Amino acid sequence: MGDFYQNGIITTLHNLCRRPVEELEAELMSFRKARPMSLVLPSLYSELEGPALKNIVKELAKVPYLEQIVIGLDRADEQEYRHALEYFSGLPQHVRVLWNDGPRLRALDLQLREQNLAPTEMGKGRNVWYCFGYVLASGMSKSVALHDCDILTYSRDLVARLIYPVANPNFNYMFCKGYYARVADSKMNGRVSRLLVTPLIRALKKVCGPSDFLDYLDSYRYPLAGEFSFRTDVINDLRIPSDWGLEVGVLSEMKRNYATNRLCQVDIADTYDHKHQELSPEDASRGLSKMSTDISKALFRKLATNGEIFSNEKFRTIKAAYFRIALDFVETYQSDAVINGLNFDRHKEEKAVELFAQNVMRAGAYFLDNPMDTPFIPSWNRVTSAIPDIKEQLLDAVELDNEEYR
Ligand SMILES: O=C(O)[C@H](O)COP(=O)(O)O
Repeated sequence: MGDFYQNGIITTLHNLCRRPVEELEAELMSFRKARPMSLVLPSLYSELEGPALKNIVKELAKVPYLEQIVIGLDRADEQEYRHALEYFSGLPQHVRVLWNDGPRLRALDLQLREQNLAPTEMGKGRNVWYCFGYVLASGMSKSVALHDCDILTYSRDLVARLIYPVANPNFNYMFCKGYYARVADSKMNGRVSRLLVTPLIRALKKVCGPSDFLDYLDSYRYPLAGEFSFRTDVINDLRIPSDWGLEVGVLSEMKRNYATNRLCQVDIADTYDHKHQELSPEDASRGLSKMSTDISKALFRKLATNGEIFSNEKFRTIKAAYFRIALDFVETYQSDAVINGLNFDRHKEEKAVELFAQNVMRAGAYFLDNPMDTPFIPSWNRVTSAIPDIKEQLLDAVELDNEEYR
């Protein structure tokens, strides 16, 4: 059941009494008129072949209150896009699949690229950005939820709890982040969140001094959760990074754009498991190694915009502080694992910390060497100002794709 602790910065909505999903859904049905709801699912074609998405679709087929489901499909050829349309066709909601690699959306991407407005990296950030553009263009919803397609422990409670805080017309929240305990197969997962993000935030507070931004970030129970929801207006002014800095980037944008009493987090699942990426100690361009580097860079960039001045020496100090704090956390997690009867591989945990420490330095060096590198995708406000009919073009392209290949 957990506790009802509030951190005093953003609101935490706990799961205090395991309300039946039907009750939540009945309420959500009554919110539909005031705040129609959409769900965005960034997906890789390969996920259509795995067990997680099959179950997600089965669960979503029972969800009565969603107006629209927008699926961003990456890495699919024509045959695979056709299959995707078929795959999602059983859903009762208004469903649109964005074929990001298809000729129409590629042509649109080229048009944006000519004006330096296109996402520069392939990946989830880009996929999500196009889906958000589509949600704006379709004008069908006032609140939106987003979650990954690799959740193995999915039930429809997750989406109900996730969207509720931004769908209830009596609530004033603009943004809501999901949280949960990533425990599966008798062990604690969430390696980057536990072993990099939290200790690095604490190290930055120690080295760079008090910071509202770092306190704010630290107040999220699972800052890397891929599940969040927001009011549709939020999209217009959102600048998101196209790399693994996406989650941290979205949290930073929310702090910049809204007062913290408009932001919240919600407990969305008792347990959570998903597809695990490899640590990839040998290849920094992959897996959790890349993720940890991108996230560290995103944090440094953000602190720099707040006036922090970085140098090689400072990064060395940050790394040292991070390393010590992270090792203390390993000890803490071990105790938590033991009292809960979970397995805990201390050697593996410390190996991850050693790799992340290296990547903190790597990210620091990169930051100093590349002052002009900003992996941000422009906000839809800016894109619309450069190409006023871009949203109509996106809407038409998606509509035609969905008709032609069905
Ligand atoms: O949230 C995280 O820390 C990363 O996505 C890695 O998660 P995992 O350890 O559960 O694979």
